[in-house]
Amino acid sequence: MSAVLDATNLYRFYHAGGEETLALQGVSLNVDAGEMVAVVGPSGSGKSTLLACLAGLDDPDGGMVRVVGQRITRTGEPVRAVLRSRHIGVLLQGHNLIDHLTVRDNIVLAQTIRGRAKQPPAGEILAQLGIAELASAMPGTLSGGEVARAGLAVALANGPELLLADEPTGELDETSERTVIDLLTDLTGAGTAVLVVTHSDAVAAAAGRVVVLRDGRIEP
Ligand SMILES: Nc1ncnc2c1ncn2[C@@H]1O[C@H](COP(=O)(O)OP(=O)(O)OP(=O)(O)O)[C@@H](O)[C@H]1O
Repeated sequence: MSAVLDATNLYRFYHAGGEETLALQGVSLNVDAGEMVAVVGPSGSGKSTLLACLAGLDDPDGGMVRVVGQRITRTGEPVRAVLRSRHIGVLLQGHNLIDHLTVRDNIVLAQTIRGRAKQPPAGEILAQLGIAELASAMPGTLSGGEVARAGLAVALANGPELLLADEPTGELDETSERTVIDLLTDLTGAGTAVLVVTHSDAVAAAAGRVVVLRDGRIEP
């Protein structure tokens, strides 16, 4: 079985103010269907840069990323956008909800933009995340834990094979964090490949594999 996410020898350099930062220096990693991988490491070690390259939101200077067997690097934005919309759910830091739409309409909008033929009904996604009763709620009225789950619902709107999440429990209390961890575990149980960037020991403990990034390299 081929990996859902297959990244090989990624390099990313930033040039700013006459200085060069080597944000990624030869990073390779795979995530299989039904596997949860946690990426941990100190601030500035390259975690967000890595996630952006894996999601096709950024193009690395070297190396290759394949998602469901298709190359997402060096393809041009239209191809990357199609791969993202059909196969990847992305949950970035902060939350990915539009404030003036209800939770349900946020999901429906994400589905409309992504245009994948077979998408789970919004109500089904909300029920799966245990927030069916929040369908008509406005994001501004939700608690931190509810926002995290609603954000996850939007990331999962297209029924992706791969979920990439940056600090999904960043600002949550212990109870809400546990809820999100259980959701991620359920997703992997259903066959989704999950890669999560985290500073949380609890999230890392729930992952099948933990990858430590330091100065843009994976620690052996
Ligand atoms: N747009 C950019 N321009 C210049 N340097 C950047 C840019 N983005 C990131 N960097 C640098 O690249 C390195 C890796 O940054 P990155 O944000 O990927 O780290 P991180 O591990 O996600 O950090 P944190 O845990 O604080 O979010 C850092 O040295 C950072 O300063």
